Amino acid sequence: MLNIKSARVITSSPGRNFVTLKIETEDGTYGVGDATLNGRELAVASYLEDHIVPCLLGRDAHQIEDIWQYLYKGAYWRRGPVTMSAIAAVDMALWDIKAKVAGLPLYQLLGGACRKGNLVYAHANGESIAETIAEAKKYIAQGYRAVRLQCGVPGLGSTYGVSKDKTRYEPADADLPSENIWSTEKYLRVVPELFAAAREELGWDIHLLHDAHHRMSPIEAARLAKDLEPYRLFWLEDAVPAENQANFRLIRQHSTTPLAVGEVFNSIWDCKQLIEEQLIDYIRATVVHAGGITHLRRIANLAALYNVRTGCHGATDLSPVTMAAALHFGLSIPNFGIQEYMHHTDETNAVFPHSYTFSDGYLHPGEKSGLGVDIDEEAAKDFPYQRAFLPVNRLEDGGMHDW
Ligand SMILES: O=C(O)C(=O)C[C@H](O)[C@H](O)CO
Ligand SMILES: [Mg+2]
Repeated sequence: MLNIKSARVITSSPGRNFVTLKIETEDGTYGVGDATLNGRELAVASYLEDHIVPCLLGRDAHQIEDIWQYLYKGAYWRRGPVTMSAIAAVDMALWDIKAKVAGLPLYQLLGGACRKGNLVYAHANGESIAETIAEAKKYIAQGYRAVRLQCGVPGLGSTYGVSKDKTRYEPADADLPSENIWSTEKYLRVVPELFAAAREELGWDIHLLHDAHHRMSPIEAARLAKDLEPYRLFWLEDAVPAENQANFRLIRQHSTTPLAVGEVFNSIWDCKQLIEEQLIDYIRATVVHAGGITHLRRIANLAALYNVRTGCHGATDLSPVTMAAALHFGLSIPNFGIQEYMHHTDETNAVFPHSYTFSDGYLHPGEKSGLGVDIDEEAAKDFPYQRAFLPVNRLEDGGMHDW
């Protein structure tokens, strides 16, 4: 029995907003968990502080599964990004504690390493096709084996995935949502040109990926997936909004381009049909938004039965705590596919010192016991929370569209 003595929520903004849970046990061991939900951070902070922390005190930190079930079933109101991110933070922190007590890096507790490291993909983007390809070349020169390509759409002022300042891409860019204008017709013209040029210039030894960010209808997505077939993408991500899982059937009927979806999913129920009907190739659900390691393992086990591999979300709005957890998880499962890797800012890295390292296209979680990531609470105090929203999208006629 290892009693939970305290649990605290730390909200900070070192380069961007993060919500972190720190759980301490009676013997002084502590664990950290990420609870960041981009643009809705304070809702999760309140869920934790007001509704979860009081129920944790005095419980046995070793009973990870039981605490997960208690928080999930016990709330009566199940699922949803706020609930599942809060439960995820508890779950991560408890796995961190268990592995620290065992004196092992977490991946050893999860079954040990299945591979030498986690294959990652980087983000290359530019206003033009030429600029995007030039960015991709920089990543390839650094050893990356997989690169996501996003380029500006001629005629649109801004495009998802394309950074304005050419350094970092942070979509939550204002204290009220920015309004972007979107045209699927314009987008559909440029993407096949981007990948045709990329294969010409980058060759075939590099994995190429693309994120459509849930903006197409099923038939538009089917057309794009078909148009992209000659360029052999690693995946086409978030082709359509996925609340209706059957949407993916139409794309599948028309194309062999591999499909990935799931960064906005928060439970196994969001992807059950997609997996069981083999409508996707990669599931992007991640530790923080899908109920922690305990629940993501359930999703990955189901996926393994149907040849679906993982491709965890790893944008910078997921803190280094989530990245560390995802790397331990990915190293230990048989059906790992790829891990998204966007670099955090120096401020973020200073507040969250971590042991994971990049080498030769792979990330490895390191050998420190636990998750191998910490929060420097003193440093975090210099970066108070700043309200920030994700943008919204309108069509050219003013109608609301998916962002
Ligand atoms: O990284 C990706 O694939 C994304 O789509 C990033 C998301 O827009 C971002 O995480 C939203 O908070
Ligand atoms: Mg995405």
